[in-house]
This record gives sequence, structure tokens and C-alpha cells, in this order.
Amino acid sequence: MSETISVEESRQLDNKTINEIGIPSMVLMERAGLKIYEDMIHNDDLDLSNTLILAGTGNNGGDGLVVARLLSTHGYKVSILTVGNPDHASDDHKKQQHICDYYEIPKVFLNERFDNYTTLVDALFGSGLSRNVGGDFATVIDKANASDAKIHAIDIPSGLNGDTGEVMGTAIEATSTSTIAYAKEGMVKAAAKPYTGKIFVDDIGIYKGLVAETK
Ligand SMILES: NC(=O)C1=CN([C@@H]2O[C@H](COP(=O)(O)OP(=O)(O)OC[C@H]3O[C@@H](n4cnc5c(N)ncnc54)[C@H](O)[C@@H]3O)[C@@H](O)[C@H]2O)[C@@H](O)CC1
Ligand SMILES: [K+]
Repeated sequence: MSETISVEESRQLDNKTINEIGIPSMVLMERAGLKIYEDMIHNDDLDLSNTLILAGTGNNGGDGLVVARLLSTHGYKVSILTVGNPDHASDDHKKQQHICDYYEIPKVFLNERFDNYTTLVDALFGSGLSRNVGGDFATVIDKANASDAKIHAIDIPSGLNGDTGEVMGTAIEATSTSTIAYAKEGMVKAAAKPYTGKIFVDDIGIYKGLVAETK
């Protein structure tokens, strides 16, 4: 595995890329979604005949909505389950949801049976996970793990602590994970392997100098 970074370093690099260098966050989200989509369509472990995107309301969910749109516009069957209050979604997430609405990508709700799907995309939490997972999020994670569908995680399997590899209440057991810019330190610990599955590291244009300078 190539170089790893902490979750805080990941946030710093994102901030520097957006606020100091000036690459718009929506451009990074678009690039992330495109890379993740490409990882998925080239991954023989995944059957994309019926995909459900599990989207939290932050930017990890926003990445998932880009994947939903790319699958849809390329002719794949895809639906979206949003977990959390969409009124409180991040600005970029709201923009991506607006685009998904334009393309009329179907929405499903918490009572959905996950066994109907061949692949679930875990876009519930990424680097923003800040406390143990409970409530609807825990229910959805446990239901995803119990289903027959394969799971592809975005950035970090939701519920996994990106620094320590510990499970924060419950965590997604992914078949594969597309991580942005660098794998996070906790993801390469032996205990994390059943949660990350195979890891793809996606370069989306996030600044890399800082990590090289500080290590
Ligand atoms: N902003 C950026 O620079 C980029 C971010 N990207 C994606 O955005 C992710 C980070 O996005 P965010 O910072 O919005 O964070 P997340 O999308 O990981 O989650 C943020 C939200 O989850 C809530 N939350 C945290 N722990 C919770 C818990 N246990 N239960 C319930 N709610 C909880 C937070 O209060 C916050 O509202 C990355 O992992 C990556 O996937 C990519 O789009 C690339 C660019
Ligand atoms: K995730």
C-alpha cells in the first residue's frame, strides 16, 4: 500500500486545495465521483445490474450522488436512499441532489429491502465521521452488511475510524473501497481489512506537497 495519511491531514489537504489553491469543491467532487464510477465499472467483483446508493447528507453522500448520476446516464439501473435530514445537507450535496432530481433518479426509503440490489454504494460517512454511529445510520449499515449485495465504499467504510481502524458502534463491511487521494492510516491496519475489502486509491487533484513535506 502506498503512503497513508490521518483523517486530519486529509481534511487539511482538502481545505488547502479548495481555499488556498482554488480548485472548486464541486470540481473535486465531480472528479471523485468519476474515479469511483470508473473503479466500479472495471471491478469484476461487482455486479452493477441494480445498484443502491446509501447517501449521508455530507460531502461523502455528495460523492455518492455523482456516482448515482454517472451510473444513470450510462444506462445502469440505480436508486438513492438518503439517510439523515436532507434540509441539513452540505451545500455541494444539495447541488448534487438537484442534478439527480433533474435526471429523475429514483429515491427509496428506510423500509427498502436491500436484497433486491446487486451492489450497494456506501456514501454515508467519510472523513466527517465524528462520533459513534447509531439510529437510522446504524440500522442501514447493519442491514447492508446482512444483505446479499456487494458493497463498494466511498473514501472510508462508514463507521470505521480512519485513524485507528476501530469500529465506531458499527461499520460497513465492504467488498471494495475507493479512497480519495491517500488511504487513511486506520484503513491499512490488519483489523480493518474485513471492512475495507480491496482498496483503490484515487487521485482527484488534491494537493500532495504538504504530506511529503511533513513526513
Ligand atoms: N470537501 C472536499 O474537499 C472533498 C470531500 N470529498 C468527500 O467528502 C467527504 C467528507 O465530507 P464531509 O466533511 O461533509 O463529511 P461526511 O460526509 O463524512 O459527514 C459529515 C456529516 O456527518 C455528520 N456525522 C458525523 N458523525 C456522525 C454520526 N456518528 N452520526 C450521525 N451523523 C454524523 C456530521 O455532523 C456531518 O453533518 C470525504 O470523505 C470525501 O468522500 C470529496 O468530494 C472530495 C472533495
Ligand atoms: K463511506
